[in-house]
Amino acid sequence: MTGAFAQMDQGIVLRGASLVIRGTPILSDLTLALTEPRIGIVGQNGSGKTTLLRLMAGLVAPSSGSVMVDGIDPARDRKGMLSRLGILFQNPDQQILFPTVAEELAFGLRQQGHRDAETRARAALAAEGRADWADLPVSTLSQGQRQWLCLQAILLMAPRTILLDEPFAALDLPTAARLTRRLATLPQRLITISHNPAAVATCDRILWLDSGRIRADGPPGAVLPAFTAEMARLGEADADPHLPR
Ligand SMILES: Nc1ncnc2c1ncn2[C@@H]1O[C@H](COP(=O)(O)OP(=O)(O)OP(=O)(O)O)[C@@H](O)[C@H]1O
Repeated sequence: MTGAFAQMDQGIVLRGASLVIRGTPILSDLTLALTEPRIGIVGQNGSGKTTLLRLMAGLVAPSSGSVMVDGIDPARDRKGMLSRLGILFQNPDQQILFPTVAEELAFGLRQQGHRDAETRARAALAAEGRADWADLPVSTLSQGQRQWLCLQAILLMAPRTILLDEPFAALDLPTAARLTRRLATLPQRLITISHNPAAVATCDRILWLDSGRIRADGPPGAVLPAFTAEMARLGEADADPHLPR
Protein backbone atom coordinates (compact mmCIF):
# COMPACT_ATOMS: atom_id res chain seq x y z
CA MET A 1 0.00 0.00 0.00
CA THR A 2 1.32 3.44 -0.86
CA GLY A 3 0.64 7.15 -0.40
CA ALA A 4 -2.74 8.43 0.74
CA PHE A 5 -4.22 4.92 0.84
CA ALA A 6 -1.63 3.75 3.38
CA GLN A 7 -2.13 6.86 5.55
CA MET A 8 -5.90 6.38 5.63
CA ASP A 9 -5.62 2.65 6.26
CA GLN A 10 -5.41 2.55 10.04
CA GLY A 11 -7.03 -0.85 10.31
CA ILE A 12 -9.63 -1.92 12.85
CA VAL A 13 -8.94 -0.83 16.41
CA LEU A 14 -10.89 -2.07 19.44
CA ARG A 15 -10.25 -0.53 22.85
CA GLY A 16 -11.78 -2.38 25.79
CA ALA A 17 -14.78 -3.26 23.62
CA SER A 18 -17.48 -5.28 25.37
CA LEU A 19 -20.97 -6.32 24.36
CA VAL A 20 -23.69 -7.30 26.79
CA ILE A 21 -27.04 -8.50 25.46
CA ARG A 22 -29.96 -8.61 27.92
CA GLY A 23 -27.56 -8.86 30.83
CA THR A 24 -25.40 -11.60 29.27
CA PRO A 25 -21.79 -10.73 28.39
CA ILE A 26 -21.17 -11.86 24.78
CA LEU A 27 -17.83 -10.12 24.13
CA SER A 28 -15.61 -8.95 26.99
CA ASP A 29 -12.92 -6.27 27.08
CA LEU A 30 -11.42 -6.78 23.62
CA THR A 31 -8.38 -4.63 22.84
CA LEU A 32 -6.99 -5.28 19.38
CA ALA A 33 -5.30 -3.42 16.51
CA LEU A 34 -5.99 -5.37 13.33
CA THR A 35 -3.70 -4.24 10.52
CA GLU A 36 -2.34 -7.45 8.99
CA PRO A 37 -3.45 -8.34 5.43
CA ARG A 38 -4.82 -11.78 6.40
CA ILE A 39 -6.38 -12.44 9.80
CA GLY A 40 -8.22 -15.61 10.86
CA ILE A 41 -10.69 -15.93 13.73
CA VAL A 42 -11.26 -19.37 15.25
CA GLY A 43 -13.31 -20.53 18.22
CA GLN A 44 -15.92 -23.09 19.08
CA ASN A 45 -19.66 -22.65 18.50
CA GLY A 46 -21.06 -19.74 20.44
CA SER A 47 -17.65 -18.23 21.31
CA GLY A 48 -18.63 -14.88 19.76
CA LYS A 49 -16.97 -14.94 16.31
CA THR A 50 -19.96 -13.71 14.28
CA THR A 51 -20.82 -11.16 16.95
CA LEU A 52 -17.26 -9.83 16.76
CA LEU A 53 -17.61 -9.40 12.96
CA ARG A 54 -20.92 -7.60 13.47
CA LEU A 55 -19.24 -5.31 16.03
CA MET A 56 -16.37 -4.55 13.63
CA ALA A 57 -18.85 -3.82 10.83
CA GLY A 58 -20.89 -1.46 13.03
CA LEU A 59 -24.01 -3.63 12.80
CA VAL A 60 -24.00 -3.58 16.58
CA ALA A 61 -22.42 -0.95 18.86
CA PRO A 62 -20.27 -1.93 21.86
CA SER A 63 -21.91 -1.67 25.30
CA SER A 64 -18.62 -0.17 26.52
CA GLY A 65 -15.25 0.60 24.99
CA SER A 66 -14.80 1.58 21.35
CA VAL A 67 -14.46 0.20 17.83
CA MET A 68 -12.85 2.27 15.06
CA VAL A 69 -12.36 1.37 11.40
CA ASP A 70 -9.73 3.53 9.71
CA GLY A 71 -10.38 6.14 12.38
CA ILE A 72 -14.19 6.25 12.12
CA ASP A 73 -16.90 4.71 14.26
CA PRO A 74 -18.61 2.08 12.06
CA ALA A 75 -21.87 2.12 14.05
CA ARG A 76 -22.29 5.90 13.52
CA ASP A 77 -21.03 6.40 9.98
CA ARG A 78 -22.75 3.74 7.88
CA LYS A 79 -22.06 5.64 4.63
CA GLY A 80 -18.37 5.98 5.47
CA MET A 81 -18.23 2.22 5.93
CA LEU A 82 -19.24 1.52 2.32
CA SER A 83 -15.72 2.11 1.01
CA ARG A 84 -13.99 0.77 4.09
CA LEU A 85 -15.63 -2.50 5.01
CA GLY A 86 -17.51 -5.26 3.23
CA ILE A 87 -19.00 -8.26 4.97
CA LEU A 88 -19.70 -11.64 3.40
CA PHE A 89 -22.28 -13.35 5.58
CA GLN A 90 -22.30 -17.09 6.20
CA ASN A 91 -25.69 -17.35 4.52
CA PRO A 92 -25.94 -15.35 1.25
CA ASP A 93 -29.70 -15.10 1.69
CA GLN A 94 -29.09 -12.78 4.67
CA GLN A 95 -27.34 -10.43 2.27
CA ILE A 96 -29.30 -10.56 -0.99
CA LEU A 97 -32.09 -7.99 -1.26
CA PHE A 98 -32.99 -7.78 -4.95
CA PRO A 99 -34.70 -10.16 -7.38
CA THR A 100 -32.12 -10.14 -10.19
CA VAL A 101 -28.35 -10.51 -10.34
CA ALA A 102 -27.73 -7.09 -11.97
CA GLU A 103 -29.99 -5.28 -9.51
CA GLU A 104 -28.22 -6.91 -6.58
CA LEU A 105 -24.80 -5.94 -7.93
CA ALA A 106 -25.90 -2.36 -8.68
CA PHE A 107 -27.33 -1.70 -5.21
CA GLY A 108 -24.06 -1.07 -3.35
CA LEU A 109 -22.69 1.04 -6.19
CA ARG A 110 -25.82 3.17 -6.12
CA GLN A 111 -25.42 3.63 -2.36
CA GLN A 112 -21.90 4.85 -3.05
CA GLY A 113 -23.36 7.50 -5.36
CA HIS A 114 -22.56 5.96 -8.76
CA ARG A 115 -25.27 7.05 -11.21
CA ASP A 116 -24.11 4.44 -13.73
CA ALA A 117 -24.42 1.62 -11.17
CA GLU A 118 -26.41 -0.73 -13.41
CA THR A 119 -24.00 -0.24 -16.35
CA ARG A 120 -21.04 -0.93 -14.08
CA ALA A 121 -22.75 -4.03 -12.69
CA ARG A 122 -23.37 -5.43 -16.17
CA ALA A 123 -19.78 -4.63 -17.22
CA ALA A 124 -18.47 -6.45 -14.14
CA LEU A 125 -20.52 -9.53 -15.01
CA ALA A 126 -19.24 -9.43 -18.59
CA ALA A 127 -15.65 -9.18 -17.30
CA GLU A 128 -16.27 -12.37 -15.29
CA GLY A 129 -17.64 -14.12 -18.38
CA ARG A 130 -21.16 -14.09 -16.92
CA ALA A 131 -22.91 -11.38 -18.95
CA ASP A 132 -25.84 -13.77 -19.42
CA TRP A 133 -26.46 -13.81 -15.67
CA ALA A 134 -27.50 -10.14 -15.50
CA ASP A 135 -31.27 -10.64 -15.69
CA LEU A 136 -31.42 -14.03 -14.00
CA PRO A 137 -33.61 -14.24 -10.91
CA VAL A 138 -31.31 -14.69 -7.91
CA SER A 139 -33.65 -17.45 -6.73
CA THR A 140 -32.45 -19.65 -9.62
CA LEU A 141 -28.82 -19.58 -8.43
CA SER A 142 -27.31 -22.30 -6.25
CA GLN A 143 -25.96 -21.53 -2.79
CA GLY A 144 -22.38 -21.35 -4.11
CA GLN A 145 -23.43 -19.13 -7.02
CA ARG A 146 -25.29 -16.82 -4.63
CA GLN A 147 -22.20 -16.59 -2.46
CA TRP A 148 -20.15 -15.73 -5.58
CA LEU A 149 -22.72 -12.97 -6.31
CA CYS A 150 -22.39 -11.56 -2.79
CA LEU A 151 -18.60 -11.51 -3.07
CA GLN A 152 -18.82 -9.76 -6.47
CA ALA A 153 -21.17 -7.15 -4.98
CA ILE A 154 -18.61 -6.46 -2.23
CA LEU A 155 -15.66 -6.34 -4.64
CA LEU A 156 -17.47 -3.85 -6.90
CA MET A 157 -17.66 -1.48 -3.94
CA ALA A 158 -13.88 -1.87 -3.42
CA PRO A 159 -13.74 -1.73 0.39
CA ARG A 160 -10.31 -1.82 2.07
CA THR A 161 -11.26 -4.68 4.38
CA ILE A 162 -13.54 -7.66 3.80
CA LEU A 163 -15.00 -9.65 6.68
CA LEU A 164 -15.81 -13.27 5.77
CA ASP A 165 -18.02 -15.39 8.01
CA GLU A 166 -17.37 -19.10 7.35
CA PRO A 167 -17.02 -18.51 3.59
CA PHE A 168 -16.50 -22.20 2.83
CA ALA A 169 -19.23 -23.68 5.02
CA ALA A 170 -21.81 -24.30 2.28
CA LEU A 171 -19.48 -24.91 -0.64
CA ASP A 172 -18.49 -28.15 -2.33
CA LEU A 173 -14.77 -28.84 -2.70
CA PRO A 174 -14.28 -27.44 -6.26
CA THR A 175 -16.23 -24.26 -5.42
CA ALA A 176 -14.28 -23.87 -2.18
CA ALA A 177 -11.00 -24.31 -4.08
CA ARG A 178 -12.04 -21.65 -6.62
CA LEU A 179 -13.04 -19.24 -3.84
CA THR A 180 -9.73 -19.87 -2.04
CA ARG A 181 -7.80 -18.98 -5.21
CA ARG A 182 -9.94 -15.87 -5.78
CA LEU A 183 -9.51 -14.66 -2.21
CA ALA A 184 -5.75 -15.20 -2.36
CA THR A 185 -5.45 -12.69 -5.22
CA LEU A 186 -7.40 -9.89 -3.52
CA PRO A 187 -5.47 -6.79 -2.42
CA GLN A 188 -7.93 -6.17 0.43
CA ARG A 189 -7.38 -6.99 4.08
CA LEU A 190 -9.34 -10.18 4.76
CA ILE A 191 -10.62 -11.17 8.18
CA THR A 192 -11.94 -14.73 7.98
CA ILE A 193 -13.95 -16.75 10.49
CA SER A 194 -13.57 -20.49 10.14
CA HIS A 195 -14.10 -23.62 12.20
CA ASN A 196 -11.50 -25.28 10.03
CA PRO A 197 -7.90 -24.51 11.08
CA ALA A 198 -6.68 -25.48 7.58
CA ALA A 199 -8.78 -22.67 6.05
CA VAL A 200 -6.89 -20.00 8.03
CA ALA A 201 -3.47 -21.69 8.20
CA THR A 202 -1.88 -19.24 5.75
CA CYS A 203 -3.10 -16.12 7.58
CA ASP A 204 -0.62 -13.67 9.09
CA ARG A 205 -2.39 -13.66 12.44
CA ILE A 206 -4.95 -15.84 14.24
CA LEU A 207 -7.34 -14.75 16.98
CA TRP A 208 -8.76 -17.59 19.09
CA LEU A 209 -12.01 -16.52 20.73
CA ASP A 210 -13.23 -18.37 23.78
CA SER A 211 -16.41 -17.31 25.62
CA GLY A 212 -16.18 -13.81 24.16
CA ARG A 213 -12.53 -13.26 25.16
CA ILE A 214 -9.25 -13.58 23.28
CA ARG A 215 -7.71 -16.84 24.42
CA ALA A 216 -4.72 -16.64 22.04
CA ASP A 217 -3.49 -14.14 19.46
CA GLY A 218 -0.47 -14.78 17.28
CA PRO A 219 0.89 -16.42 14.16
CA PRO A 220 -0.90 -19.59 12.96
CA GLY A 221 2.05 -21.81 13.89
CA ALA A 222 1.68 -20.74 17.51
CA VAL A 223 -2.12 -20.60 17.85
CA LEU A 224 -3.59 -23.31 15.60
CA PRO A 225 -1.88 -26.39 17.13
CA ALA A 226 -3.12 -25.39 20.60
CA PHE A 227 -6.62 -24.67 19.22
CA THR A 228 -6.75 -28.00 17.37
CA ALA A 229 -5.59 -29.90 20.47
CA GLU A 230 -8.21 -28.18 22.62
CA MET A 231 -11.00 -28.90 20.10
CA ALA A 232 -9.93 -32.58 20.02
CA ARG A 233 -9.94 -32.69 23.84
CA LEU A 234 -13.44 -31.17 23.97
CA GLY A 235 -14.61 -33.57 21.26
CA GLU A 236 -13.59 -36.51 23.39
CA ALA A 237 -15.49 -35.24 26.44
CA ASP A 238 -18.91 -36.81 27.10
CA ALA A 239 -20.93 -33.61 27.38
CA ASP A 240 -20.91 -30.30 25.55
CA PRO A 241 -21.21 -27.93 28.51
CA HIS A 242 -21.37 -24.74 26.41
CA LEU A 243 -24.43 -25.87 24.45
CA PRO A 244 -27.97 -25.82 25.87
CA ARG A 245 -29.30 -29.28 26.79
N1 LIG B 1 -28.99 -11.11 19.45
C1 LIG B 1 -28.60 -11.96 20.39
N2 LIG B 1 -29.31 -12.13 21.52
C2 LIG B 1 -28.93 -12.96 22.49
N3 LIG B 1 -27.79 -13.72 22.41
C3 LIG B 1 -27.05 -13.59 21.32
C4 LIG B 1 -27.39 -12.73 20.24
N4 LIG B 1 -26.43 -12.83 19.28
C5 LIG B 1 -25.55 -13.74 19.74
N5 LIG B 1 -25.92 -14.20 20.95
C6 LIG B 1 -25.20 -15.18 21.77
O1 LIG B 1 -23.84 -14.80 21.75
C7 LIG B 1 -23.00 -15.95 21.74
C8 LIG B 1 -22.03 -15.84 20.57
O2 LIG B 1 -22.75 -16.02 19.35
P1 LIG B 1 -22.02 -15.96 17.94
O3 LIG B 1 -23.04 -16.21 16.89
O4 LIG B 1 -21.23 -14.72 17.87
O5 LIG B 1 -21.02 -17.18 18.09
P2 LIG B 1 -20.12 -17.89 16.98
O6 LIG B 1 -18.77 -18.07 17.63
O7 LIG B 1 -20.17 -17.15 15.71
O8 LIG B 1 -20.85 -19.29 16.86
P3 LIG B 1 -20.98 -20.34 15.64
O9 LIG B 1 -19.60 -20.91 15.44
O10 LIG B 1 -21.93 -21.35 16.19
O11 LIG B 1 -21.51 -19.60 14.43
C9 LIG B 1 -23.93 -17.17 21.68
O12 LIG B 1 -24.07 -17.69 22.97
C10 LIG B 1 -25.23 -16.59 21.18
O13 LIG B 1 -26.31 -17.31 21.66
